[in-house]
Amino acid sequence: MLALTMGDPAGIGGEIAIAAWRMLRSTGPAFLIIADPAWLRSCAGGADCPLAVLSDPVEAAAIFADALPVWPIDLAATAVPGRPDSANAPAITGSIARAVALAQAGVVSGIVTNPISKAVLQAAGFAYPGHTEYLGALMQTPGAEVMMLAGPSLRVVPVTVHCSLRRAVETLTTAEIIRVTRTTRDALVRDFGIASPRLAMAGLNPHAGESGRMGTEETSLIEPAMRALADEGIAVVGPMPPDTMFTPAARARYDAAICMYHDQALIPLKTLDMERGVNVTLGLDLVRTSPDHGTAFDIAGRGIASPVSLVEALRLADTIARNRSSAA
Ligand SMILES: NC(=O)c1ccc[n+]([C@@H]2O[C@H](COP(=O)([O-])OP(=O)(O)OC[C@H]3O[C@@H](n4cnc5c(N)ncnc54)[C@H](O)[C@@H]3O)[C@@H](O)[C@H]2O)c1
Ligand SMILES: N[C@H](C(=O)O)[C@H](O)COP(=O)(O)O
Repeated sequence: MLALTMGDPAGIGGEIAIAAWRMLRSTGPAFLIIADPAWLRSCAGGADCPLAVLSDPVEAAAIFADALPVWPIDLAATAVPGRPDSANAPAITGSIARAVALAQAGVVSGIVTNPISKAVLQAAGFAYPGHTEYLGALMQTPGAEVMMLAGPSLRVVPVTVHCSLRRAVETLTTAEIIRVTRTTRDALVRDFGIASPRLAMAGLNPHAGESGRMGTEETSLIEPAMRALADEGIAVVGPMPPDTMFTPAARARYDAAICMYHDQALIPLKTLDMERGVNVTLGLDLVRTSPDHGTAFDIAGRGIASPVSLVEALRLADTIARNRSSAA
């Protein structure tokens, strides 16, 4: 059993949850959603979707084949598709906190998060850049979290995440490159079942610095990290020129690319296959995945949102939970 969070109720989270339940009800993996039942009924496809409002989340497994199990949480304001309201911020973050509590209690084997709007939550006082950092704090291991995006033909892991490009360059350190790479290697073994992961390291600058003529971070930050990793027995290829490391031939030679900043990692991943990409949080004592897309306020309520990334996120969370449990 997995727990799915509500996400921003003005986005597509409700309609894709309903569509995902229809696709998975007979095969699994089973999930419950922590959301307002009245809101779910109002979402596209919700009027004819059977809901089972739970009085105890442990009831969800027995119900899943016949109805979408809902662990109720109340919205403060009626949700309007495409028009987010920060009055609903406590329910949005409350849904995430309750999913984590269910995982910590062993009621669910992992959590899957529907998309949130960082701007809407932060306007209401939310102190975190995104789920990834919030989950690190909820698990009481802030700074241990690492964000991976995994697709059918590429896995990417940015070292700097939710910050401006200027700040990414200013805050990139050898220590962070080492931490993120180590965590990625461990997750590829434990969570993805890859016995000997092959890792590629991106440069930061054009041509990976062109021997110092187009930037020096490769020699001052990235290569020292690679040497330290090699001393630990973690071999990494690079620093690779970022413009050619995502070609089909290059991708065939590694299991994950360590990237220096958010868009260096996420542009190739989402361009190659946004519909099947999954966001995975590594480094925590918690299984968490998410669809790779956002709230899609522009199409919310129209019944045209694809549930495929959410279905892939549910399947990957289930796989990781099983891999962790068999390794334990
Ligand atoms: N995991 C998360 O919580 C998460 C991830 C990414 C973005 N966001 C948030 O989402 C908000 C909107 O971000 P954005 O506009 O950059 O990205 P987005 O992914 O919401 O939308 C980008 C484009 O893709 C389309 N799209 C997205 N998901 C789709 C789906 N399932 N089916 C069909 N079309 C889909 C949208 O309609 C839009 O045209 C931002 O506030 C951002 O913070 C949240
Ligand atoms: N950085 C992610 C993306 O652009 O797809 C996204 O914002 C999700 O981040 P969290 O999972 O930390 O909310």
